[in-house]
Amino acid sequence: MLIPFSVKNCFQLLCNSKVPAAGFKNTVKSGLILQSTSNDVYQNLAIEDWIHDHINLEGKTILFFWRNSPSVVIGRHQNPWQECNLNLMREKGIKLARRRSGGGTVYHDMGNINLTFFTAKNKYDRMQNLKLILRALNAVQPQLDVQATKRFDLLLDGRFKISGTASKIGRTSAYHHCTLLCSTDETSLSCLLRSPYQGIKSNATASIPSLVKNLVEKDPTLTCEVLINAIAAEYAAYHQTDNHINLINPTDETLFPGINSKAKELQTWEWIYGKTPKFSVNTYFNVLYEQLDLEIKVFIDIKNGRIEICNIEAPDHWLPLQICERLSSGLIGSKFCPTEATMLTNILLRTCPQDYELHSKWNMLCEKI
Ligand SMILES: Nc1ncnc2c1ncn2[C@@H]1O[C@H](COP(=O)(O)OP(=O)(O)OP(=O)(O)O)[C@@H](O)[C@H]1O
Repeated sequence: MLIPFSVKNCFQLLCNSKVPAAGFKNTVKSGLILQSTSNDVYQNLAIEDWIHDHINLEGKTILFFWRNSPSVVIGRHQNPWQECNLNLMREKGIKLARRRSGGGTVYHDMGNINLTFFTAKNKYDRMQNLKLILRALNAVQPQLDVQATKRFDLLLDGRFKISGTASKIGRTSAYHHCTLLCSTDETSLSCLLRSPYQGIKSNATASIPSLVKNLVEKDPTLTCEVLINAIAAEYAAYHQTDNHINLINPTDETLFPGINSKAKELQTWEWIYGKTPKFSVNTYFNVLYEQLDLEIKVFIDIKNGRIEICNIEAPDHWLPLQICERLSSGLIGSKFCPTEATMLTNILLRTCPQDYELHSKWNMLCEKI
């Protein structure tokens, strides 16, 4: 259901107030500036979905600022096993999210600002949004050398990426969201966006890694707050609107009916892993057994995140063919997910409960696939 966008309605709807603040009503012409009070990536992505699905943006625009606790955000058509280090993320408690827009994988933390420009579909203009950010950066620090590229990235000093872009275009409305690196943990960014997996073959969108730099490295006064205020001021000037940043709580069902179920859906295994385009893993590894170097080959096809075909090839005296086949067929239909290794081990425990040597071989296999 599209809710008509009006100042009063929007203020009530988005800003948790029955009475528009004095002045707000008269000054807002087309734009509204929002900022999330949450640092939860799923809740913030749910706000994007909610606004996109419910607000009629004909002749109106919204700018939404949000920041997340450490998270890796993959594009709609990407493969998480190929894009990031899932084990390291699990170890460090870093969330993985799949957004609804296309494009590559980015790292978010509290030093990264996310901006979402919502417009009617016919007003969707990514370069205009990036130019607005450039004007804001220029206003706070005229010495910065930042350019927008044809891929809609922002580059600092001609080679360091400080912003990446992605977008979603719907039937009547659209949004363009972009990141802005202010003081992100660059070590985490580069370690987490490196997959340890080898032998993955897929048609999923592959990210384009770049050299990155934080704006704070150029000027220590460029904090997230300073940048958000500068962009809000530039947005307000461009849209001749109030530069007030309205804080919104993305768990508030009275403002956003149905929002919590949207956030829940974004956290499901089916969405994050299950939406991965079909892929295959062809891998091999060597084991030293009775002073012989043995080669073990594993072929797996994965569809909707689940194992569809599995083939383990190992020398018969290390893992007899019969067992290889039993283990392979036990895997069919299982989620291809490292945390599922325990589940796979359970299959083995059920199949051959007494064979401890086999268990250790199996654990080794689980670690490799
Ligand atoms: N928060 C971030 N802001 C800017 N760049 C980032 C960020 N996190 C990671 N990067 C860099 O951007 C690369 C991914 O860029 P890529 O172009 O594939 O995706 P994108 O910028 O999200 O979207 P698009 O593909 O639509 O441009 C990462 O490998 C990394 O080098």
